Amino acid sequence: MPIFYGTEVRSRLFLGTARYPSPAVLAEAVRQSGTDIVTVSLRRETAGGRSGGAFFELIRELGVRVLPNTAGCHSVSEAVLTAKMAREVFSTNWIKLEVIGHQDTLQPDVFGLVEAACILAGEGFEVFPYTTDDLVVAERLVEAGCKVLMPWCAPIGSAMGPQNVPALRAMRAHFPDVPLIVDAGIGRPSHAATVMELGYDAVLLNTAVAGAASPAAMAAAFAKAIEAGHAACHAGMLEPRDMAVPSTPVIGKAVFT
Ligand SMILES: CC(=O)[C@@H](O)[C@H](O)COP(=O)(O)O
Repeated sequence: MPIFYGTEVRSRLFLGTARYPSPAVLAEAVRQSGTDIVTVSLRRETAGGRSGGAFFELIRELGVRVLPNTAGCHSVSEAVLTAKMAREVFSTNWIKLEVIGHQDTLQPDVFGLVEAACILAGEGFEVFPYTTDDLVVAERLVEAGCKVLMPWCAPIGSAMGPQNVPALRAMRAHFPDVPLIVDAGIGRPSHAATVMELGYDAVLLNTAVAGAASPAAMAAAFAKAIEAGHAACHAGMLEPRDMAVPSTPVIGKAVFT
């Protein structure tokens, strides 16, 4: 199973906790997903409007590890301050670092991201940076101390699925030893299977489950797709080809009398 900052996890699915219709629905989705890591924002409104202590208590009851995030932060100082508060609240050095740079696309501000990652890594945080699929930015994040990378595959909440498969493939090839988690833009289990088939270590998603008609059933479907994609990646997939190849070879000709 994958190891992130020295911690081995049982599931390759990381689940977001925002936008669920109720705390009960969130709890059932977490259970059905089999995840052992949920990401939690200190700043966003949470399931069914439940907030503060009650929400955090629910998360604790689920027995999953919390990956706090800096969702909604638009500057380095805001992200760093939020990370420090999250460390106090959740007693963890883990932080999913988001520094949003564009209001419409929620595209990461990659310059601010590298700066904030540098500051936080220097203060002992174990940073999971939400980034684009840009290799140069990824290099800078690794130089800043990030031992995990979280490229998007499409804008947050868009459900568009992988928009640039060659870029995701290049990132996997360029960082063979860095755990890679696709974060954001996954809409369907087949999208998650696709990125796992590329050799990614895990997937983080929120909207596709929280916004489904049945979040618990969708969480279970994602869990299966992610495992299937991972298994396929290591089972030796065929390369597509232009010409037909008979799947039933024949020897000679049948004799009809
Ligand atoms: C939950 C989280 O931390 C975000 O990065 C984001 O919400 C995930 O993206 P999707 O909602 O598109 O799955």
